[in-house]
Amino acid sequence: MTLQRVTTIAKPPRRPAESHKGTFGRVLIVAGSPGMSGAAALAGLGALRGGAGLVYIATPKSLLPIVGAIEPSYLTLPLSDGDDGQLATSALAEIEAAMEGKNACGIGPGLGASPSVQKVVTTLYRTAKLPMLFDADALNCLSKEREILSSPGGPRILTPHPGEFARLIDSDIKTVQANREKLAIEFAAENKVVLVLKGHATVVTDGERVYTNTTGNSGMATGGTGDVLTGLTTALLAQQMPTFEAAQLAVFLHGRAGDLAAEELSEPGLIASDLARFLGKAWLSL
Ligand SMILES: NC(=O)C1=CN([C@@H]2O[C@H](COP(=O)(O)OP(=O)(O)OC[C@H]3O[C@@H](n4cnc5c(N)ncnc54)[C@H](O)[C@@H]3O)[C@@H](O)[C@H]2O)[C@@H](O)CC1
Ligand SMILES: Nc1ncnc2c1ncn2[C@@H]1O[C@H](COP(=O)(O)OP(=O)(O)O)[C@@H](O)[C@H]1O
Ligand SMILES: [Mg+2]
Repeated sequence: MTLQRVTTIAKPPRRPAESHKGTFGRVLIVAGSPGMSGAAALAGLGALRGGAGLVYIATPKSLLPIVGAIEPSYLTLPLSDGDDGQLATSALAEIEAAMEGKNACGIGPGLGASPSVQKVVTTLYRTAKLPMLFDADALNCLSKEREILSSPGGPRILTPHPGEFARLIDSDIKTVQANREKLAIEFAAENKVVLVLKGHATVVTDGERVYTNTTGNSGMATGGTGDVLTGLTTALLAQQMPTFEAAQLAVFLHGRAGDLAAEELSEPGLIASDLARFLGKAWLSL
């Protein structure tokens, strides 16, 4: 099969004048654990600024007041948690119920990787029909059960940074960075997923097409920027964009937001929540 190099950015979802919040998709974010409530909030902010009609953050119930207090524009759903504050196994059925009526789900930022989180994440990967994005701790869970990677239950986007990708393919960061495009394409083709290998010049591929991102800067090397990308990409999925196109547009917009933010705030002065705020200007720049 010949590899197609994509250089044009996918068309954003249409915004018809006669529309309402139901038009632009319902996003479910599953994220957070004690000490990482910010990851859930940043993903929620990314989804809101990605144009989603409604954003729901499902998070361990002890975190609900914290996550809810960060931003009033998203909704929160409590999930059963264990003594460690991470998801309990019973959260699986709660997430499955929450998926009803949603258009896409992003899972992973700040979730932790306890055995019960592992069970929840791997079951959803295999069985959920909804388009899903797996990031951060959800990827670490998948790394422990590599045999299921090639059996996704529905459309899937995986968004590892080089450290997470090295765990996924049982390699090391040096090898990953020396062979970014090749390893990303092989992984996507083998598992029939879209792989977003993050970092400078993020690679987006479905195994047949590959896009190398041109936006972004080292100001984005700060905690939480990937969580914003999780929300943004899931919002585009929820607006009916196909997986490759959603990932490509999200990566481009996310980097553009970083560039516009750095113009005003400097690279060192940029923090993850700025990315969400500058997504508005990034949309305007398309
Ligand atoms: N505010 C919050 O609550 C935040 C929570 N976070 C969560 O913290 C948990 C741990 O995630 P981390 O990603 O920090 O930890 P990891 O241990 O998975 O990865 C960090 C390491 O990966 C390597 N790496 C990452 N990007 C690289 C690149 N571009 N090139 C080369 N090496 C690279 C580096 O060795 C780096 O130290 C996750 O659940 C994550 O979602 C983070 O997202 C930060 C913000
Ligand atoms: N030097 C850089 N140039 C461009 N983009 C970068 C750079 N460093 C990080 N990024 C981007 O910032 C995001 C970091 O994501 P991630 O590593 O998951 O962070 P976190 O888990 O802290 O949210 C990715 O989208 C990545 O591509
Ligand atoms: Mg991350």
